[in-house]
Amino acid sequence: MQIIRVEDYEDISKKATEILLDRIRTAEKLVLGLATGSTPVLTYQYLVKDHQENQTSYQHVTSFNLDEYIGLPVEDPNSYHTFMDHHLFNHIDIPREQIFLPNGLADNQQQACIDYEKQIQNHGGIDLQLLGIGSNGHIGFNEPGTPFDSATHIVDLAESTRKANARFFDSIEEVPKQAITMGIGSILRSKEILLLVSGEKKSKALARLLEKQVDSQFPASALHHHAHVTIVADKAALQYTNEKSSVTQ
Ligand SMILES: O=P(O)(O)OC[C@H]1O[C@](O)(CO)[C@@H](O)[C@@H]1O
Repeated sequence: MQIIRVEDYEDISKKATEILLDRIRTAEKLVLGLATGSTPVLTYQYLVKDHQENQTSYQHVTSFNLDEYIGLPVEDPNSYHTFMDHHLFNHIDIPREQIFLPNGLADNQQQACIDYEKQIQNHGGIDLQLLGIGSNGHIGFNEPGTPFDSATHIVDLAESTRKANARFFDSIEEVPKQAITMGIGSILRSKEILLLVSGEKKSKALARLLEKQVDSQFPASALHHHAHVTIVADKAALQYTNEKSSVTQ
């Protein structure tokens, strides 16, 4: 696990953009795993800016998002479909048919999970997975207790997650109670993982992750089973961490 320590959120986003652009520009074909939440928003803005200024192309990129709420129409302002269109897809040249998000509106949700997993595999798996982390250690919507070998599945959202995400909705009652998410096993099958961690509110989760105790009650600790994980974190997020030796400045 490589840890890149930077000053603040802006620097996290610049570093993440640099890593993503390196892969996007050098690969002939690339499968990206993408995340929602607040953390990657500025990274997406920088990717859009780069596309406008340097015409970096996404014609050869396929993307799979980590998760989607169950029951929200695709066009709902809080659906992750809308989030991704708004922050990234509407502003770059990725072909629409190469964009995949879990289907939170399927009649047969179990089948939708199986289909999503198959689609990822049919595209040769994810080359680079972008991740954020929840305060309780969730990755994607994989809440504490999720088996590390889980594939795409339906999840009952933890109250703490619903509360944290209520900031995007008018009230907590409007936050869906379920979501469809890539599993921890799906995430671990990615060839490379890039985890972005910013701010004081993630500092305890990051400190716990860096204790290196693998525990299914702390989903992000599964990342210790992966050989190629890069964490980009700012000073505020790293405040409880004494791992100066493994930190790249
Ligand atoms: O970046 P944020 O908004 O702190 O969210 C962290 C994580 O929480 C989720 O948004 C789910 O609640 C993940 O998709 C994300 O990686």
